[in-house]
Amino acid sequence: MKVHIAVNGACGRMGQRLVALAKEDPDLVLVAAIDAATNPAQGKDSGEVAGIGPNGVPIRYDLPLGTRIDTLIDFSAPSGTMAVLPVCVDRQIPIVVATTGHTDAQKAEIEAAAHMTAVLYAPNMSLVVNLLFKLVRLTAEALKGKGFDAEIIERHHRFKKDSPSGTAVRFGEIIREVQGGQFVHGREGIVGERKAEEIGIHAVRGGDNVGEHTIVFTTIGETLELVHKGHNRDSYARGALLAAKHMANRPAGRYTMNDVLGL
Ligand SMILES: NC(=O)C1=CN([C@@H]2O[C@H](COP(=O)(O)OP(=O)(O)OC[C@H]3O[C@@H](n4cnc5c(N)ncnc54)[C@H](OP(=O)(O)O)[C@@H]3O)[C@@H](O)[C@H]2O)C=CC1
Ligand SMILES: O=C(O)C1=N[C@H](C(=O)O)C[C@H](O)C1
Repeated sequence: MKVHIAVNGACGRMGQRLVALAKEDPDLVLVAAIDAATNPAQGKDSGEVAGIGPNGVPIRYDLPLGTRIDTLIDFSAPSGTMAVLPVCVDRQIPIVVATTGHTDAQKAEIEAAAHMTAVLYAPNMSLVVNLLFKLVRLTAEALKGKGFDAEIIERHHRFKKDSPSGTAVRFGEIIREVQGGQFVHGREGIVGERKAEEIGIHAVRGGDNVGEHTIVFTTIGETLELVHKGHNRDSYARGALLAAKHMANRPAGRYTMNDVLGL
């Protein structure tokens, strides 16, 4: 049986790729394409918006009643996540939250929703970024207490609204979980010598970069860099569609991309 998906943020850069790739997938059917009430594409055909020709699914600002939705995929904005989350809870719709930039309070609400419906919340849907999360943990464990400084550099397109990226924050959290330490977001002025416990996070913005993350472990005499570079957005979109299939019909709970990808 096909998995019925809804996409929140359907007019955006990611939403459009989800609409396009879902159409190519024989196991998926797009049943709702949602975007902000203020988006000028409201009412237009979501396939037309995505540049793939009409698909018969109009852009709307709420979840249709009486339509079967097996999973909702959210690539919108923090306010977009918080708008659909209670509806998913009420209707027991599994939700894949790929949006980044939530406040701590919003993150807590998303985590709490997992007691009531199935929730997968991940800052990056790419297979190899999720593998890199593991490699960074391994590296942090191996280098713990051996005098290495950890710094994270992320690069994204000029249109990105949140900073640092959710993925960079996750890399930082992994290092902090293993080694302890404190995040330092950029440096300016007479900041003094670098403290051993600092985990530097640096955001570069410009052009059309779909996402690069470099995790630097450096000491006196040598440097190790672990790097991921996205070539286009489809690695994120394909991961999210895999996640949607994985989440359909799941009971309430907190799921991860490791579950989806078998990592
Ligand atoms: N987890 C992952 O693998 C990835 C996560 N992301 C994250 O996904 C999010 C979207 O990225 P991207 O597609 O580049 O961003 P875009 O700005 O291109 O798209 C976001 C879309 O969501 C819409 N939107 C804004 N507010 C709401 C709302 N309240 N309800 C519904 N829709 C809303 C926007 O409409 P409008 O333009 O009218 O405001 C826009 O159409 C970001 O948080 C980004 O960091 C991105 C790539 C990969
Ligand atoms: O906004 C983006 O483009 C991306 N956002 C995600 C993040 O903030 O980590 C994932 C990816 O880097 C692309």
